Amino acid sequence: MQTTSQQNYSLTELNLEKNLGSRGTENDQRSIPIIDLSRFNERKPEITEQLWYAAVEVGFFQIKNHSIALTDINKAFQYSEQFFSLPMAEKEQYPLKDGLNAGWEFQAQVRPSTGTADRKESYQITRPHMSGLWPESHENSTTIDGFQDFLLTFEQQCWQLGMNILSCFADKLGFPSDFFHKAHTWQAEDYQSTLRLLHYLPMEGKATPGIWRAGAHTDFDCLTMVFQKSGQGGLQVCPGKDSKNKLEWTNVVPMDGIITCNIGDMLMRWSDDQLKSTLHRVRMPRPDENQGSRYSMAFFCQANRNEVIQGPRKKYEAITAADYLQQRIKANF
Ligand SMILES: O=C(O)CCC(=O)C(=O)O
Ligand SMILES: [Fe+2]
Repeated sequence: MQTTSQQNYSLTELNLEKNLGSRGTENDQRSIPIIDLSRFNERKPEITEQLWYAAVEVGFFQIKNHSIALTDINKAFQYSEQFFSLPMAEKEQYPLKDGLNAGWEFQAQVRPSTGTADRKESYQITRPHMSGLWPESHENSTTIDGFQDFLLTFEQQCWQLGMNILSCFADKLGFPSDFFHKAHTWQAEDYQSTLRLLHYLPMEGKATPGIWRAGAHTDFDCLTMVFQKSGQGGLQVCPGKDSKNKLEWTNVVPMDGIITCNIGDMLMRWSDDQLKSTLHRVRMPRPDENQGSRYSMAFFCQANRNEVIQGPRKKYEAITAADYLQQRIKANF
């Protein structure tokens, strides 16, 4: 596997990440806005203003009273724990497919910012590429009852919520309201939005410098929604505006039912940089914190492969979503 110094990244977003390492200080005075999405259709103009302000001025935001029930989030976490507790030999039957965000990986993601593998395993669901990857699908393997059906329903709930948020950004960018919805069409064969279940490994002894649960990065996609569990923190964000001058990381304390959202590089490009993708990372627990496993889930709204990404002001050359993502995945695995 290549490390940072051997690679020559062609996209400017990657050059930003490449030199980050683990630099910066912590700033817990900064608050991350929590936006209330209740009565979404009725309150859409007000919600749109709040989302735009949070995305442009702060770079990260959280949402509450969204459409996904806490019981569903908890059930998805239960399935995730069941999957990751399968024996290694079984999980190896579901390997990450080359160049696609589908399947299981174990400590395979090397971030350009650190050059070391994240201390985690993940299982990614990208619907069109799941053949052979569901735990039910092999003879002699452990069946996890209801895993596939439930997680596919959960995936669709996440997608719907993501599309609602993106429709607010479309309005502000001067695109038709359903612009991003069409670009992420759920039924299409070239769909590539991803639900990712994450398991960060328990601590073994003291933290090693340079090793992260997830090294600093921005996401590749348009919009990411992260689910954390109470008592299993570690996510830190460095809002886009700040990162230009100084790196100041703020802990995102997990709260049940609250989803943390960030803009990814794809939407930054699609908005001609009006919306900033935000640096984030997952740190190792401190000695006084829970030393056990950390589970989280992320839904990545990634435009369908054949969509052409170009902002209203044409600041960057047009690129298909497939080509764009390919360059980013190559740099990370
Ligand atoms: O686990 C988390 O809290 C964040 C995960 C993340 O940033 C990612 O998978 O891109
Ligand atoms: Fe991320």
